[in-house]
Amino acid sequence: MSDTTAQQRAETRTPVLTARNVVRRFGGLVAVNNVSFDVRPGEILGLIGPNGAGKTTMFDLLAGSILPTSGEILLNGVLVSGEAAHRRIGRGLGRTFQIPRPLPNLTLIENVMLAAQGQAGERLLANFLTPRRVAAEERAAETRAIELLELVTLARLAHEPARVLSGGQRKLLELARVMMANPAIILLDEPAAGVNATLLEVIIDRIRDINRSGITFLLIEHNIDMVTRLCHRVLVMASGQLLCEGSPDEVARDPRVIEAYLGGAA
Ligand SMILES: Nc1ncnc2c1ncn2[C@@H]1O[C@H](COP(=O)(O)OP(=O)(O)OP(=O)(O)O)[C@@H](O)[C@H]1O
Repeated sequence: MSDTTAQQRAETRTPVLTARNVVRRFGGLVAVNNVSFDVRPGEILGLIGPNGAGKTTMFDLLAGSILPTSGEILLNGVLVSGEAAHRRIGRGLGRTFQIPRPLPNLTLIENVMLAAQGQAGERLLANFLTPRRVAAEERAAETRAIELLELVTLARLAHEPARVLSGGQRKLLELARVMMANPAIILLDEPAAGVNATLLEVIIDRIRDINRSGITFLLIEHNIDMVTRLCHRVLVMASGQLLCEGSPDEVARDPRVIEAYLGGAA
């Protein structure tokens, strides 16, 4: 199938994530001001904009860390605006943070296994009632955690405590952790920030591989080179509003975007 056909098909399917007229106020400040967009199935969508544009607030709203003042958020066509973050994880929404904080004294594999969804072992009673099922599920979770550590090139450190990892390796671990819950969409908050050039290439390759396996991404990033290389489409926010959207080339040429960045830098 050609890229254009795939894109046309994605445009007609139910969006993975939708923001509809979303507003979020903090006292007198309107951090997100009437923002609407769709994230199409299978795409890598970038969210860029100068500092203070409202990008992180938008992520917090999509993930359910904060609730909108008004407007709607839909996950796979289901209204979730009033739902808590853990419920949205259960519906297939994964999120990474700008500064990942793994549990430093647990091993990498333990950190990844902790992110498994709906494991019977988490329910104390199940340990007594169905111990064999619990043991089988834990073995399956461990196998999956090892596969994911392999995917993010950290398998050789699987039994080391997470505190030994560099900032860039923590971002890779975070990607493995979020994958453990079988997400349909992953919100990535500045995956390139503070990462050295070599590891950045690994992160870009892994995101591409994971996307090709069918997982949709929404990505906040200040590294425009990464956005241009990875994203199929880009949204630009400025002063809480959606300024424009288009291909990476289109938004880079848009005078409104140049103006917003120059204004922000002034
Ligand atoms: N909890 C809060 N209370 C009050 N104001 C807030 C809060 N969170 C964010 N803001 C304000 O909302 C606006 C948008 O901030 P936000 O962090 O969403 O921007 P951003 O685009 O992610 O910026 P950056 O690229 O610097 O991370 C800013 O003016 C910020 O100071």
